[in-house]
Amino acid sequence: MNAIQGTHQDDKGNVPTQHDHYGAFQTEIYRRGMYDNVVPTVTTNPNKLEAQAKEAMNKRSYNYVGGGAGEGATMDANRLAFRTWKVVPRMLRDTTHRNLKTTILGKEYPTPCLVAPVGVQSIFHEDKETGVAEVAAEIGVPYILSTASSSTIEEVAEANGDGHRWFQLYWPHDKEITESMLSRAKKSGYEVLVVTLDTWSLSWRPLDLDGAYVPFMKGIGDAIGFSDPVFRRQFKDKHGQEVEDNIHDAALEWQAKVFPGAAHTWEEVQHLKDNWDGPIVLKGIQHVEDARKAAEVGVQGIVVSNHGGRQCDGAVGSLEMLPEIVEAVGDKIEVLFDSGIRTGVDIIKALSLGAKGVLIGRPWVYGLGIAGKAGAKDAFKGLLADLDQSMGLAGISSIKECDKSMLRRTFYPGDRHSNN
Ligand SMILES: Cc1cc2nc3c(=O)[nH]c(=O)nc-3n(C[C@H](O)[C@H](O)[C@H](O)COP(=O)(O)O)c2cc1C
Ligand SMILES: O=C(O)C(=O)c1ccccc1
Repeated sequence: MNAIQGTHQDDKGNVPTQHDHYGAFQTEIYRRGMYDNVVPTVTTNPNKLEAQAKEAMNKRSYNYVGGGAGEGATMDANRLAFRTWKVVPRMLRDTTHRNLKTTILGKEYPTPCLVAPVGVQSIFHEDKETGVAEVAAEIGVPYILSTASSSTIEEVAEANGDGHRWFQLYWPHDKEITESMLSRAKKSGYEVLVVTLDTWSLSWRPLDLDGAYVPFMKGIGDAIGFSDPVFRRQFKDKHGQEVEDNIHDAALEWQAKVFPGAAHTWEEVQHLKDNWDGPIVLKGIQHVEDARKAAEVGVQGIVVSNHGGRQCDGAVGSLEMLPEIVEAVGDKIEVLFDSGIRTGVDIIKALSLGAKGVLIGRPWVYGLGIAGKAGAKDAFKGLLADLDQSMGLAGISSIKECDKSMLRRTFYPGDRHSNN
């Protein structure tokens, strides 16, 4: 037995690293230290990851990922909401082998975690979306591709291979373009359509504004548009030029398609249902009535999310809204969650409050900025190892056991970020 994590190992200290044993990453780190004198490239400390990324990345790219809307009130609220829930650990239970397997929308996945859709990954590292989609498949987590990507739908599908992939739609008002993206995604093996509702227009983001920088205005993160046959045809009809001959106008026009500055309405969801053969998940739900409406219009799931505090500043912490949304619609549609997850215990908390799965955002983006796809992989593996270990120490051996009886709500004056 291995004292570090209560798992079996051979006489050289090797432990299995397959998808049913995420905690092995912890032993791997100590072994590399012991035998090779190597310490992790990406810090394992959730409170230091952001600072390490800030140091490693160029200023504009860091500001883009690290920043949020307005004064950052919602980014803070996301973290504080996690701090108010605490785990009450159970003892003398056999938790030696933990099973992280989870069923989401009828499919079994090795863990409850997914790679959140994150745009313009080439500004963080040249490994970009294709690199992250490749390592997501290696770790066994579904990759959600953003519409605002620096790799195409088809390139990411190829890099992701046998992995699971979902497609996140920034929803144009142009139906022909919408249909074109959906049909490309379907053809390339994307299983679930995630429709982001909270970003039809970009929020007031002081860090980006003060640097006067948004990547996609320069044509970065427009790969899906620039490779879209319908967009290319429309552009040529209008300008008599190919997209490549006039990147400036092409970027502005694609941006106007996907961030139209005018929201859609509930009635329009029907168009997506008519053109997508598979589950649809609405991302960005915070109000219980919107969750009910989502169930009513017949989509299969929602992501309770405030976009990581990047859109409506002053909005409530995302975890705060999760319990009542689960109570209202949890038996009708699949409720997923994101915004503010930084540790394994955060994942346990979200699952215990009723989420079926969680999307992981900034942590692996920081890893990507620090050390490319290997860094993204290590940041994600670290989170999964922490989840695996924390489950065992809390006294549960499977994801199914996460429920509200594991948690106690407490408010201490010291409920704030630690400097660990
Ligand atoms: C740099 C960055 C880019 C993002 N791009 C997208 C996007 O293209 N589409 C989308 O639906 N969400 C996007 N998001 C939001 C994430 O999917 C997710 O909701 C958020 O990161 C969760 O918050 P957290 O990172 O604080 O955990 C982005 C987030 C970040 C940090
Ligand atoms: O920055 C974001 O949060 C986001 O969703 C986005 C917006 C535009 C382009 C790429 C990502």
